[in-house]
Amino acid sequence: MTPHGAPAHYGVRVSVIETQDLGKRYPGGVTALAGLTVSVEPGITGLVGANGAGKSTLIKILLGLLPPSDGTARVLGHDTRTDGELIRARVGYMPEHDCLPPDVSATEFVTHLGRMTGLPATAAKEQAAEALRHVGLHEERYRQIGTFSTGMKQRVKLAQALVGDPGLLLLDEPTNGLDPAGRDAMLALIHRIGTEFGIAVVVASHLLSEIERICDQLIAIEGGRLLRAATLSSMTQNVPWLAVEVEEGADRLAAHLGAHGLTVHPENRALLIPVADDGVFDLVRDAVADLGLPLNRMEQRRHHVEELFSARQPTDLAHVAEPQP
Ligand SMILES: Nc1ncnc2c1ncn2[C@@H]1O[C@H](COP(=O)(O)OP(=O)(O)OP(=O)(O)O)[C@@H](O)[C@H]1O
Repeated sequence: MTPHGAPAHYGVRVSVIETQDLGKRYPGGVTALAGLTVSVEPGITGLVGANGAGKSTLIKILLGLLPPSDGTARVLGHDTRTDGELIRARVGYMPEHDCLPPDVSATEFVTHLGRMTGLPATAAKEQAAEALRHVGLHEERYRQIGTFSTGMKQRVKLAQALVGDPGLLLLDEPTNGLDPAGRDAMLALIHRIGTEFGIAVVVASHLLSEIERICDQLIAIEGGRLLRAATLSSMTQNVPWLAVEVEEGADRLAAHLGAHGLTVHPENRALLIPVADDGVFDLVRDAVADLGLPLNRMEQRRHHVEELFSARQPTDLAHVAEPQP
């Protein structure tokens, strides 16, 4: 095993989560997941989708709490159908809904859950204290949870997920119910856990704009199906095409560039041109000058992650993302 629990085979670290054609139908006919094949690498992964997309169902299957109707899922190398108990001992889970007893202290609660993951009494107590310190509840650790704010309760849920030295954290809507400052603090905390502690983290959220800030990888699901999966770096780098907008004469410019061998795609008021090499910039600039056109803007195109993940993305961008031969 690797230090953080992901199994290693001949020195090659495998994905922390792998699903193959995963499906889940609930009694009554609701299809929550269908044909879902994804692979989650170590790091921080955002699992995004609207309410009802199937995120919580996926998490319950990954924890071995719910059997899939079709397909397979492996977590830290273990089959969720047969090794649920093993997986739950190695994975920290922060549930979406409030599930905290109001009349026990944070220390008692987190220690108790540490015992339930199999830790001896002293280790559970020590790890609970440590986890509560990490989430910023050291001072308040002996207070009854019922007296806590929503933000503090979310942090208790995160702390209990941290005990037992997990190799993976599954966090279901961790910013639920928090105000903007509380959301920022929770996201910063998750980012610190994922980067400084080196624990693989999966954060389920319906707010893409929020979790994209802390993730290395994003997996978007819609109606239980995979919409898109990609690393953040591959999405935020400049795509290789140029957007040019002229006040007037766009048709003449397109014809001129076409005559010089460039492929031009109109998009709203702009022309999009694949950038095969540096010469394209000069060619476009010279064409605008030669035709005497008023130039509004000329820029290499960047896309916001949210735009790339929108449902219409694959068809809308496909025709311009690939430079033409
Ligand atoms: N126990 C159940 N029985 C029947 N249908 C269910 C059950 N649990 C979830 N569903 C349905 O399965 C679909 C996926 O639900 P799920 O809770 O996994 O989505 P989600 O993305 O986590 O959404 P949310 O963030 O609102 O919880 C929804 O249509 C939901 O109504």
